[in-house]
Amino acid sequence: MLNIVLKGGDVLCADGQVRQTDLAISGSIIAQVGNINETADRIIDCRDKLLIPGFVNTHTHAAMTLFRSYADDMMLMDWLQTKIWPAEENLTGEDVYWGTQLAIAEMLKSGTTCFADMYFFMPEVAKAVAESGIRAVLARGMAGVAPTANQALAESESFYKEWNNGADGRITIMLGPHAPYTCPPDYLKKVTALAEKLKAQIHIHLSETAGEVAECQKQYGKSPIALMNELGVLDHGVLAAHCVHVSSEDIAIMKEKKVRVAHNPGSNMKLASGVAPVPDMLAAGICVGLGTDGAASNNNLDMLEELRLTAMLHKVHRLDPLAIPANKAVDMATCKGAAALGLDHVGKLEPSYKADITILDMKEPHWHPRHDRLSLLTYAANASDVHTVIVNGKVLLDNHQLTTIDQERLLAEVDRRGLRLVKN
Ligand SMILES: N[C@@H](CCSC[C@H]1O[C@@H](n2cnc3c(=O)[nH]cnc32)[C@H](O)[C@@H]1O)C(=O)O
Ligand SMILES: [Zn+2]
Repeated sequence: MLNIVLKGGDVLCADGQVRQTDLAISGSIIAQVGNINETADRIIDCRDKLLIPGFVNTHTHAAMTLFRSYADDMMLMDWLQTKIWPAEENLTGEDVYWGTQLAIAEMLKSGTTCFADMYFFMPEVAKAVAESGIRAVLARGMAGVAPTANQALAESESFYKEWNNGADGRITIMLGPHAPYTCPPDYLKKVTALAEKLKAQIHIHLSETAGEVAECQKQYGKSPIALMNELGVLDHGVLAAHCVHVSSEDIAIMKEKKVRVAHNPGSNMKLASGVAPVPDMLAAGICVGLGTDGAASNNNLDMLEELRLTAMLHKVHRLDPLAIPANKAVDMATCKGAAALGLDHVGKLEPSYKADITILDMKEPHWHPRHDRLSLLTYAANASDVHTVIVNGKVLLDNHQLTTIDQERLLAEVDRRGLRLVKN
């Protein structure tokens, strides 16, 4: 017998068209899309609702929710060096667990079913992912210039061995060298050797600011992308966050090495990093997904916002309203995001794909009239429209209520911990 049938919703199908039809879930998998008469353990009435593949947040630092609104309106380096890194010194494993649960609660409530995280105390992050039921690609952030450099390598290896393919296959582990400016070449060589040994992929911040690129040129005579290529980092399947300041030569290297990009328009705008040449990267055939970055530089984890910013920012930047149309932006927020994380059978509402599904209520005034549902999703929807969220075949948000997280307890914990962290 089928586990769940989603009845009569408007379904964003794998060919990019929206059709009114049914969708059946068996175990963790989408069993059927089409007219379904079979009975099931649970039937959910989806009339007046839009079913899309769950959003994939390709770059965040989940537990940084604890620093939301602590340090705003600063330059990246100043923000990291004077505010964020000192406050992160005070973090405990338990703080990271609760901060990650806060992030997961917020992501589920805004329709995200999978996220890529780079942080520390990662076994605590994995525990939060395992308990909550969400899907995630996790990396222990490593900074070669920090006193923790060697410990971070050892932790990455044990984390990979313990958690890769863990929690019913919902967790994938990558290696997370933080950035070229915190990881010198000899350290990156150690990281690539470990990637080779484990057959693990790499999640890294690249070419986020003009200052980073200029400093790299001065020190090594090449761009961060060219330097990573020379060091062999790009040979291991790379998820590169930001790529704001990339040249056409960089884009050619990225294309050749199949680098996947996490585009974070909200963070790039707030930290005034710049505008990534996303239309050029897409035209070159590079896989670009969307991300929120950490909540301290955004300041929320709402992928509907990143979707809208992506569709708007490149239009105004190029003075071209055709730059990134709504349907392309939706594809980046879902299917391309899953591909950017190297996930197989995630990101499409199609039989044999993972049942990771976001269901939005279309009853509010801003969903009427309905000329084009993907346009409504991109330009008019908001997180409070997210009604039900399913990950790996399990209902994690049921009629706006979290089923695996006690929200009241969670908010009490994070308020207490957040305030303690920034006390000197
Ligand atoms: N320093 C840590 C590992 C770094 S984890 C990832 C780091 O990325 C930092 N981070 C957050 N947002 C950004 C960003 O936009 N650019 C660069 N770094 C960021 C974040 O504060 C965190 O310190 C250790 O060795 O223990
Ligand atoms: Zn980041």
